[in-house]
Amino acid sequence: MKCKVSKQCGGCTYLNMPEKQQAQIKQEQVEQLAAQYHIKARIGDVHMAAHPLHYRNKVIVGFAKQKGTIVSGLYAKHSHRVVPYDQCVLQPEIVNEIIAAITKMVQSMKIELYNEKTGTGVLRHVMIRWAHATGEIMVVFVTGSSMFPSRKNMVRALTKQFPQIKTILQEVNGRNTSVVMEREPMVLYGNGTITDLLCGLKLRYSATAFYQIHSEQCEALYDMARKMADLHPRDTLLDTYCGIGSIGLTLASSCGHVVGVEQNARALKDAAYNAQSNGIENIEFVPMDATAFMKEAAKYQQHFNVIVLDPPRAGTTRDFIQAAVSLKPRRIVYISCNLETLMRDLKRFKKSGYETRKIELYDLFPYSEHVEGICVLEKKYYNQAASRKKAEARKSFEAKKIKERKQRRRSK
Ligand SMILES: C[S@@+](CC[C@H](N)C(=O)[O-])C[C@H]1O[C@@H](n2cnc3c(N)ncnc32)[C@H](O)[C@@H]1O
Repeated sequence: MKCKVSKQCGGCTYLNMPEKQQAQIKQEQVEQLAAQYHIKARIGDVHMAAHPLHYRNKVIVGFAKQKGTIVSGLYAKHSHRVVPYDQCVLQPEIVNEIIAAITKMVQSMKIELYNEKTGTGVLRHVMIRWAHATGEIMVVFVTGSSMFPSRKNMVRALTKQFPQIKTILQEVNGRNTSVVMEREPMVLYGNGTITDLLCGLKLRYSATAFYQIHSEQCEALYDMARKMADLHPRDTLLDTYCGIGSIGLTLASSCGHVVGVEQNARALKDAAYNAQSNGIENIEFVPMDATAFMKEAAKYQQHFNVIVLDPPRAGTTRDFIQAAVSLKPRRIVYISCNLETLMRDLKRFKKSGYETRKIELYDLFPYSEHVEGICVLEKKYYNQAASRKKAEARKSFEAKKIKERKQRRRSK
């Protein structure tokens, strides 16, 4: 595959490598990490993507003036140098088209670019999110101050040219930081959210809410989460670092009750909306730091049969692990996009009595060096056969009860 700037931009380190070889390298790296942290679990083959190109559903570009012309592109690795490009094979075609159109409009509307050194100017970045199944698109302009001349013209021109754009927002970020979005942006057009279809659910999300980057692969990952959680109808599931609630909402039909915990209030608002719009009633959400919640839960010995955690790249905390273990869940399912912190945490879980049984890898980031891991942990020496027998006995007992109730109703 050809890309003139792949070496400078660093977004697709493995661009010229066959997919099987990419998978092999990723798997070997995870195996090495596991050995380094003394994690002896079985590591499955990397689940490769059926569609490894044009998958990135979120893209952030910067702008620069080069030889008098406005250009846009990703930043070179570890720098704020914009590497301009026309087409990126990892981005959906429509996203490439919108970025090109915005870049032209910035030039023709004479929108000043933000200068990081002086803190003057207007436009810093543009973020585009694309809902894979519905085609809905969100555009966020990140500006140095609330002043955004030509804002109305930009919104009008963009929505006229691209009816797929359902919402446009402006985030004001005048701080000296590499974090693109810290606060909740203001809505310029639409309702500030877009909606996708995932695992048979309609999921709405806002600009700052997390959403997995490769939607098709995300469905496969959640399917594995369901298998690994192995929920029983009366179980209570704790979904920590839950974002817009996607994992808990997907698994809610397999258990009795779900509690989701998340610190981004805006994402939780989406989670509550998603529960309601999908008619899911056995789920509640708690706006809290995950560790603080776990400590409270441990203090009051709240009971959760299965705990899911899907923390950001930094992984979770020692306190989270200690509290989670003290609740004695039957299973813990850990999802992570950073295998280094995952292994570190698995080692800590192991020391606290929970062993990793199995690790599965999903290529959510084809042509990059990243891979997503999902694993299941159980109490050391936990007798799986005995537990399965117990679960089967309980299921048949429940089925017998339902049958008896039906018979009683019929005979009345
Ligand atoms: C990798 S995302 C996973 C989101 C969700 N599970 C999903 O699959 O879409 C991590 C989430 O953890 C949230 N988060 C980060 N730090 C947190 C903390 N200390 N307590 C609770 N949530 C946190 C982020 O806002 C983000 O939504």
